[in-house]
Amino acid sequence: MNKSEAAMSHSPAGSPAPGMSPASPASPAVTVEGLHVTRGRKKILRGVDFAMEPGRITGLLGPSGSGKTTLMRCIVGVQRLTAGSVDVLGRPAGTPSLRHDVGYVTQAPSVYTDLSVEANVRYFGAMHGVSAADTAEAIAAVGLESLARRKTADLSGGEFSRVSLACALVSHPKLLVLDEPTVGLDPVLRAELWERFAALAKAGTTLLVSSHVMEEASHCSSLLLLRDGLLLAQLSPAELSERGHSNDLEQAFLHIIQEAGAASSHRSANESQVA
Ligand SMILES: Nc1ncnc2c1ncn2[C@@H]1O[C@H](COP(=O)(O)OP(=O)(O)OP(=O)(O)O)[C@@H](O)[C@H]1O
Repeated sequence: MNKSEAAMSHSPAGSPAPGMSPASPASPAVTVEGLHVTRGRKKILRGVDFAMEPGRITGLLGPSGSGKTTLMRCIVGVQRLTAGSVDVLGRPAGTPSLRHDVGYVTQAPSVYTDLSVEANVRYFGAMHGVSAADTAEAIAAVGLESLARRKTADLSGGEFSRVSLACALVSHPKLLVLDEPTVGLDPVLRAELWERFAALAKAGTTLLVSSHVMEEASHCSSLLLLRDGLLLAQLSPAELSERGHSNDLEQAFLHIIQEAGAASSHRSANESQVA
Protein backbone atom coordinates (compact mmCIF):
# COMPACT_ATOMS: atom_id res chain seq x y z
CA MET A 1 0.00 0.00 0.00
CA ASN A 2 1.45 3.40 -0.93
CA LYS A 3 1.26 6.43 1.38
CA SER A 4 -1.72 8.05 -0.29
CA GLU A 5 -3.68 4.81 -0.03
CA ALA A 6 -2.58 4.63 3.58
CA ALA A 7 -3.76 8.22 4.11
CA MET A 8 -7.14 7.29 2.69
CA SER A 9 -7.34 4.12 4.75
CA HIS A 10 -6.84 6.10 7.97
CA SER A 11 -10.24 7.66 7.37
CA PRO A 12 -13.18 5.76 8.80
CA ALA A 13 -15.05 3.81 6.11
CA GLY A 14 -16.81 6.21 3.76
CA SER A 15 -15.24 9.42 5.12
CA PRO A 16 -12.78 11.31 2.95
CA ALA A 17 -9.19 12.36 3.72
CA PRO A 18 -8.73 15.98 4.96
CA GLY A 19 -9.41 18.37 2.08
CA MET A 20 -11.42 15.84 0.09
CA SER A 21 -15.11 16.46 -0.48
CA PRO A 22 -17.47 13.69 0.72
CA ALA A 23 -18.64 13.10 -2.88
CA SER A 24 -15.14 12.29 -4.17
CA PRO A 25 -14.19 8.62 -4.27
CA ALA A 26 -10.85 9.38 -6.01
CA SER A 27 -7.43 9.21 -4.31
CA PRO A 28 -5.91 12.60 -3.50
CA ALA A 29 -3.71 14.11 -6.22
CA VAL A 30 -1.37 15.35 -3.49
CA THR A 31 -0.98 14.15 0.10
CA VAL A 32 1.23 16.05 2.53
CA GLU A 33 1.84 14.56 5.97
CA GLY A 34 3.81 15.99 8.89
CA LEU A 35 5.87 18.20 6.58
CA HIS A 36 8.73 20.17 8.14
CA VAL A 37 11.28 22.15 6.14
CA THR A 38 14.24 24.02 7.58
CA ARG A 39 16.37 26.21 5.27
CA GLY A 40 19.52 27.59 6.77
CA ARG A 41 18.54 27.95 10.43
CA LYS A 42 14.98 28.97 9.66
CA LYS A 43 12.07 26.61 10.26
CA ILE A 44 9.98 27.44 7.21
CA LEU A 45 7.29 24.74 7.28
CA ARG A 46 6.33 23.44 10.70
CA GLY A 47 4.16 20.32 10.52
CA VAL A 48 1.90 20.75 7.50
CA ASP A 49 -0.80 18.16 6.66
CA PHE A 50 -3.36 18.26 3.85
CA ALA A 51 -4.70 16.43 0.82
CA MET A 52 -5.63 17.89 -2.56
CA GLU A 53 -8.61 16.63 -4.49
CA PRO A 54 -7.88 15.73 -8.15
CA GLY A 55 -9.42 17.83 -10.93
CA ARG A 56 -9.88 20.84 -8.67
CA ILE A 57 -8.21 24.22 -8.15
CA THR A 58 -6.61 24.56 -4.73
CA GLY A 59 -5.56 28.07 -3.74
CA LEU A 60 -2.48 28.58 -1.58
CA LEU A 61 -2.80 31.82 0.34
CA GLY A 62 -0.69 33.48 2.94
CA PRO A 63 1.32 36.59 3.71
CA SER A 64 4.70 37.14 2.11
CA GLY A 65 7.27 34.81 3.68
CA SER A 66 4.66 32.37 5.04
CA GLY A 67 6.20 29.46 3.11
CA LYS A 68 4.04 29.19 -0.03
CA THR A 69 6.92 28.84 -2.51
CA THR A 70 8.71 26.40 -0.22
CA LEU A 71 5.59 24.23 -0.03
CA MET A 72 5.26 24.31 -3.82
CA ARG A 73 8.92 23.34 -4.17
CA CYS A 74 8.24 20.32 -1.93
CA ILE A 75 5.34 19.26 -4.14
CA VAL A 76 7.30 19.54 -7.38
CA GLY A 77 10.16 17.64 -5.76
CA VAL A 78 12.95 20.23 -5.73
CA GLN A 79 13.04 20.90 -1.98
CA ARG A 80 14.76 18.73 0.62
CA LEU A 81 12.28 17.77 3.34
CA THR A 82 13.42 17.93 6.96
CA ALA A 83 10.64 15.56 8.05
CA GLY A 84 7.34 14.21 6.80
CA SER A 85 6.21 13.09 3.37
CA VAL A 86 4.79 14.52 0.16
CA ASP A 87 3.10 12.18 -2.30
CA VAL A 88 2.04 13.30 -5.75
CA LEU A 89 -0.27 11.19 -7.91
CA GLY A 90 0.49 8.24 -5.63
CA ARG A 91 4.30 8.55 -5.82
CA PRO A 92 6.81 10.38 -3.60
CA ALA A 93 7.35 13.95 -4.85
CA GLY A 94 10.42 14.17 -7.03
CA THR A 95 10.13 10.62 -8.40
CA PRO A 96 11.59 10.81 -11.94
CA SER A 97 8.47 9.28 -13.49
CA LEU A 98 6.49 12.32 -12.29
CA ARG A 99 8.49 14.61 -14.58
CA HIS A 100 5.93 14.40 -17.38
CA ASP A 101 2.96 14.65 -15.03
CA VAL A 102 3.82 17.79 -13.07
CA GLY A 103 4.08 21.31 -14.51
CA TYR A 104 5.61 24.11 -12.44
CA VAL A 105 5.63 27.81 -13.20
CA THR A 106 7.83 29.77 -10.83
CA GLN A 107 7.49 33.45 -9.95
CA ALA A 108 10.42 34.26 -12.23
CA PRO A 109 9.36 33.14 -15.73
CA SER A 110 12.07 30.92 -17.18
CA VAL A 111 11.99 31.16 -20.95
CA TYR A 112 14.64 31.89 -23.58
CA THR A 113 14.39 35.59 -24.38
CA ASP A 114 16.20 35.26 -27.72
CA LEU A 115 13.66 32.72 -29.01
CA SER A 116 10.14 33.30 -30.26
CA VAL A 117 7.08 32.30 -28.24
CA GLU A 118 6.56 29.32 -30.53
CA ALA A 119 10.21 28.19 -30.37
CA ASN A 120 10.14 28.29 -26.57
CA VAL A 121 6.96 26.27 -26.29
CA ARG A 122 8.16 23.82 -28.98
CA TYR A 123 11.45 23.40 -27.10
CA PHE A 124 9.73 22.54 -23.81
CA GLY A 125 7.29 20.32 -25.70
CA ALA A 126 10.17 18.42 -27.33
CA MET A 127 11.45 17.48 -23.88
CA HIS A 128 8.15 15.68 -23.33
CA GLY A 129 7.93 14.29 -26.89
CA VAL A 130 4.75 16.17 -27.81
CA SER A 131 3.57 17.17 -31.29
CA ALA A 132 3.44 20.53 -33.14
CA ALA A 133 -0.32 20.51 -32.59
CA ASP A 134 0.27 20.46 -28.83
CA THR A 135 2.55 23.51 -29.19
CA ALA A 136 -0.15 25.43 -31.03
CA GLU A 137 -2.77 24.35 -28.50
CA ALA A 138 -0.68 25.51 -25.52
CA ILE A 139 -0.04 28.89 -27.18
CA ALA A 140 -3.76 29.28 -27.89
CA ALA A 141 -4.60 28.29 -24.31
CA VAL A 142 -2.79 31.37 -23.02
CA GLY A 143 -4.11 33.64 -25.79
CA LEU A 144 -0.80 34.30 -27.53
CA GLU A 145 -1.60 32.98 -31.04
CA SER A 146 -1.12 36.37 -32.67
CA LEU A 147 2.30 36.76 -31.01
CA ALA A 148 3.58 33.22 -31.65
CA ARG A 149 6.39 34.38 -33.95
CA ARG A 150 7.53 37.27 -31.76
CA LYS A 151 10.80 37.08 -29.82
CA THR A 152 9.90 36.80 -26.12
CA ALA A 153 12.31 39.67 -25.28
CA ASP A 154 9.92 41.95 -27.19
CA LEU A 155 6.79 41.00 -25.23
CA SER A 156 5.08 42.95 -22.46
CA GLY A 157 5.40 41.67 -18.87
CA GLY A 158 1.96 40.04 -18.91
CA GLU A 159 2.58 38.38 -22.30
CA PHE A 160 5.99 37.19 -21.15
CA SER A 161 4.61 35.47 -18.05
CA ARG A 162 2.02 33.69 -20.18
CA VAL A 163 4.78 32.15 -22.33
CA SER A 164 6.05 30.38 -19.20
CA LEU A 165 2.56 29.07 -18.56
CA ALA A 166 2.29 27.79 -22.15
CA CYS A 167 5.64 25.98 -21.69
CA ALA A 168 4.20 24.24 -18.62
CA LEU A 169 0.88 23.43 -20.34
CA VAL A 170 2.40 21.92 -23.47
CA SER A 171 3.04 18.52 -21.87
CA HIS A 172 -0.56 18.26 -20.56
CA PRO A 173 0.53 17.79 -16.94
CA LYS A 174 -1.89 16.09 -14.55
CA LEU A 175 -0.80 18.48 -11.79
CA LEU A 176 -0.05 22.12 -12.49
CA VAL A 177 1.69 24.14 -9.76
CA LEU A 178 1.58 27.89 -10.38
CA ASP A 179 3.40 30.35 -8.14
CA GLU A 180 1.55 33.68 -8.30
CA PRO A 181 0.64 33.36 -11.99
CA THR A 182 -1.51 36.50 -12.06
CA VAL A 183 1.00 38.94 -10.55
CA GLY A 184 1.37 42.00 -12.76
CA LEU A 185 -1.59 41.12 -14.97
CA ASP A 186 -4.45 43.53 -15.51
CA PRO A 187 -7.93 42.54 -14.28
CA VAL A 188 -9.10 41.46 -17.75
CA LEU A 189 -6.14 39.13 -18.28
CA ARG A 190 -6.47 37.84 -14.72
CA ALA A 191 -10.11 36.94 -15.29
CA GLU A 192 -9.18 35.23 -18.59
CA LEU A 193 -6.47 33.18 -16.91
CA TRP A 194 -8.83 32.03 -14.16
CA GLU A 195 -11.28 30.95 -16.87
CA ARG A 196 -8.51 28.90 -18.42
CA PHE A 197 -7.61 27.36 -15.06
CA ALA A 198 -11.28 26.43 -14.55
CA ALA A 199 -11.37 24.82 -18.02
CA LEU A 200 -8.21 22.84 -17.24
CA ALA A 201 -9.69 21.62 -13.93
CA LYS A 202 -12.90 20.65 -15.71
CA ALA A 203 -10.81 18.57 -18.12
CA GLY A 204 -9.25 16.74 -15.14
CA THR A 205 -6.07 18.73 -14.36
CA THR A 206 -5.35 19.37 -10.69
CA LEU A 207 -4.12 22.90 -10.02
CA LEU A 208 -2.33 24.44 -7.06
CA VAL A 209 -2.23 28.22 -7.43
CA SER A 210 -0.64 30.63 -4.98
CA SER A 211 -1.81 34.21 -4.75
CA HIS A 212 -1.67 37.31 -2.62
CA VAL A 213 -4.91 38.57 -4.11
CA MET A 214 -7.68 37.38 -1.85
CA GLU A 215 -10.46 38.08 -4.33
CA GLU A 216 -8.91 35.32 -6.48
CA ALA A 217 -9.67 32.84 -3.70
CA SER A 218 -13.25 32.71 -4.90
CA HIS A 219 -12.12 30.89 -8.07
CA CYS A 220 -10.77 27.96 -6.03
CA SER A 221 -12.60 24.89 -4.72
CA SER A 222 -10.36 24.61 -1.72
CA LEU A 223 -8.05 27.06 0.05
CA LEU A 224 -4.92 26.42 2.06
CA LEU A 225 -4.24 29.28 4.48
CA LEU A 226 -0.60 29.42 5.45
CA ARG A 227 0.98 31.65 8.07
CA ASP A 228 4.52 31.42 9.47
CA GLY A 229 4.91 27.91 8.10
CA LEU A 230 1.73 26.62 9.74
CA LEU A 231 -1.41 25.60 7.89
CA LEU A 232 -4.12 27.63 9.64
CA ALA A 233 -6.98 26.04 7.73
CA GLN A 234 -8.06 24.17 4.64
CA LEU A 235 -11.52 25.27 3.65
CA SER A 236 -13.77 26.37 0.78
CA PRO A 237 -14.27 30.09 -0.02
CA ALA A 238 -17.77 29.86 1.53
CA GLU A 239 -16.31 28.37 4.71
CA LEU A 240 -13.65 31.10 4.77
CA SER A 241 -16.38 33.75 4.66
CA GLU A 242 -18.28 32.04 7.41
CA ARG A 243 -15.31 31.41 9.68
CA GLY A 244 -13.88 34.87 9.09
CA HIS A 245 -17.27 36.56 9.60
CA SER A 246 -17.11 38.50 6.32
CA ASN A 247 -18.14 38.17 2.68
CA ASP A 248 -15.00 40.12 1.86
CA LEU A 249 -12.47 37.26 1.67
CA GLU A 250 -9.57 39.56 2.52
CA GLN A 251 -11.28 40.66 5.73
CA ALA A 252 -12.24 37.06 6.51
CA PHE A 253 -8.64 35.92 6.05
CA LEU A 254 -7.33 38.76 8.24
CA HIS A 255 -9.82 37.77 10.93
CA ILE A 256 -8.59 34.14 10.88
CA ILE A 257 -4.95 35.28 10.94
CA GLN A 258 -5.60 37.60 13.90
CA GLU A 259 -7.48 34.82 15.70
CA ALA A 260 -4.55 32.44 15.14
CA GLY A 261 -2.09 35.14 16.31
CA ALA A 262 -4.11 35.70 19.49
CA ALA A 263 -4.33 31.94 20.14
CA SER A 264 -0.58 31.46 19.73
CA SER A 265 0.32 34.39 22.05
CA HIS A 266 -2.18 33.02 24.62
CA ARG A 267 -0.47 29.61 24.33
CA SER A 268 3.04 31.12 24.75
CA ALA A 269 1.85 33.11 27.80
CA ASN A 270 0.45 29.91 29.35
CA GLU A 271 3.64 28.00 28.54
CA SER A 272 5.82 30.68 30.16
CA GLN A 273 3.59 30.59 33.26
CA VAL A 274 4.01 26.81 33.46
CA ALA A 275 7.77 27.22 33.04
N1 LIG B 1 17.48 29.34 1.30
C1 LIG B 1 16.90 29.93 2.34
N2 LIG B 1 17.54 30.04 3.53
C2 LIG B 1 16.93 30.62 4.59
N3 LIG B 1 15.68 31.13 4.56
C3 LIG B 1 15.02 31.06 3.39
C4 LIG B 1 15.58 30.45 2.23
N4 LIG B 1 14.64 30.52 1.24
C5 LIG B 1 13.57 31.13 1.76
N5 LIG B 1 13.79 31.46 3.04
C6 LIG B 1 12.84 32.14 3.96
O1 LIG B 1 11.74 31.26 4.14
C7 LIG B 1 10.55 32.00 4.33
C8 LIG B 1 9.49 31.46 3.38
O2 LIG B 1 9.87 31.74 2.05
P1 LIG B 1 8.89 31.43 0.84
O3 LIG B 1 9.55 31.94 -0.41
O4 LIG B 1 8.51 30.00 0.86
O5 LIG B 1 7.63 32.34 1.23
P2 LIG B 1 6.41 32.83 0.35
O6 LIG B 1 5.19 32.66 1.19
O7 LIG B 1 6.39 32.15 -0.99
O8 LIG B 1 6.73 34.38 0.17
P3 LIG B 1 6.34 35.39 -1.03
O9 LIG B 1 4.83 35.48 -1.03
O10 LIG B 1 6.97 36.69 -0.60
O11 LIG B 1 6.89 34.85 -2.31
C9 LIG B 1 10.91 33.47 4.10
O12 LIG B 1 11.04 34.07 5.36
C10 LIG B 1 12.23 33.40 3.37
O13 LIG B 1 13.03 34.53 3.68
